[in-house]
Order: sequence, then C-alpha cells, then structure tokens
Amino acid sequence: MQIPEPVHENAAEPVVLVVMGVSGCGKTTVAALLADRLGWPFEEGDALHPQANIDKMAAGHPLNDDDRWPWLEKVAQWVGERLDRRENGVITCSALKRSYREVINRRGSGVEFVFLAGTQETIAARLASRHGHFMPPELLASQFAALEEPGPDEPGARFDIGPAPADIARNIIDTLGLA
Ligand SMILES: Nc1ncnc2c1ncn2[C@@H]1O[C@H](COP(=O)(O)OP(=O)(O)O)[C@@H](O)[C@H]1O
Ligand SMILES: O=C(O)[C@H](O)[C@@H](O)[C@H](O)[C@H](O)COP(=O)(O)O
Repeated sequence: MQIPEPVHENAAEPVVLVVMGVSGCGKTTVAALLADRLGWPFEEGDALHPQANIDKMAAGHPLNDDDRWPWLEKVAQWVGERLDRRENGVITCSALKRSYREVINRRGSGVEFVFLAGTQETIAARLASRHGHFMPPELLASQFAALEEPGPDEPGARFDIGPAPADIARNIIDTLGLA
C-alpha cells in the first residue's frame, strides 16, 4: 500500500481511517483505541449492516456482493459526512475487495485504509475465544476467500496483528503521521 507522506501532522485536511480486514483481525479493538487516543469520532461498521445481513451471517451464510452494497453505501456515507464537515474519523469495515474500497474512497482523497493482517490460524484462534458476537468463526475461511489485499496504489498501510492492540495503535499513529 501507499504509505502517505506525513501530511497529517498539523494538516488542514481531514482524514478518515478505515480499519479493515477479515472478521476477527482486531478491527473493533484497534479502531476503538485509535479513536480514543486521537480523540476522533468512531463508528462501528458492523452497526451499519441491515438486519437481514446480520441474520444471514449469524445463520452461517457468507454475504455476497448484493448483500454488501447497501452496507458499503452506508459506510461511504459516514466517511463522506466526516470529510464534508472537515472532521477526522475512525470506522471499522472489513472492506475485503478493491471494488468495495473504491466505493468507500469514492472521492479519492481523505481516506486511509488501515489493513490489519494476520494468518488464518492466528485469527481462528482469536475467534474461538471471542464470545457474544453474531459472526460465526466458521465463516472465517469465506472471509479469506473474498479478501483482496490492498494494492500498492491504494492509500494507507498494512499492520501485522501480532503485537498487543496498544502497540498496533501506536504503530499506526506513528506510521501514518497522525500524532
Ligand atoms: N492484537 C491483538 N492481540 C490479541 N488479541 C486480540 C488483538 N486484537 C484483537 N484481539 C482479540 O481478538 C478478537 C477479535 O477482535 P475484534 O476486535 O473483535 O476483531 P474484528 O472487529 O476485526 O472482528 C477479540 O476477542 C479481541 O479481544
Ligand atoms: O463483508 C462481510 O462479509 C461482513 O461484513 C464481514 O466481513 C464483517 O467482518 C462482519 O460484519 C463480521 O463482523 P466482525 O468483522 O466484527 O467479526
């Protein structure tokens, strides 16, 4: 991915971080820390799903593109509203495919994708001990099948999910020049 120049330090231009990756990679955990540290508004992308999507995933069925488009539009709308108001923000969204990220970053500036990368084995182990979430761990393989890792031409950077969440958040802030 294209690591941005440290334009965000004292920058006048707002930025919205889209914390992305497969189910269980740590989006909610890391994004909440980022929002807290930066003092930026936070949105949980899962909360923007139509109920039918939640019900489908909870029943053990992966979403298809048609299920995802209305949800991605809502994510894009949240991002667009922040940028229109010249506010920063942090939102979680799996954003698994390039075409989905193109919808979210429709205007072509102001968005940085924070890709949380880990192996299926590591994430499966974390999901096995996560409780009270609608997403069944059995859907993880379908998430990896759908995942198109961000390319070098896409804005943002990739972060390994091995370290503790606080260390990942600090690394993101340092790498993207958000301090
Ligand atoms: N860096 C990390 N190290 C260890 N466990 C983590 C880390 N990040 C998240 N977790 C744990 O992994 C599980 C999945 O994290 P979560 O934030 O819910 O992922 P996502 O929002 O991507 O589905 C949770 O139980 C969370 O506490
Ligand atoms: O596009 C999808 O298939 C889903 O949106 C999925 O990628 C998303 O991750 C779920 O909302 C599960 O929620 P967690 O990512 O929080 O497990």
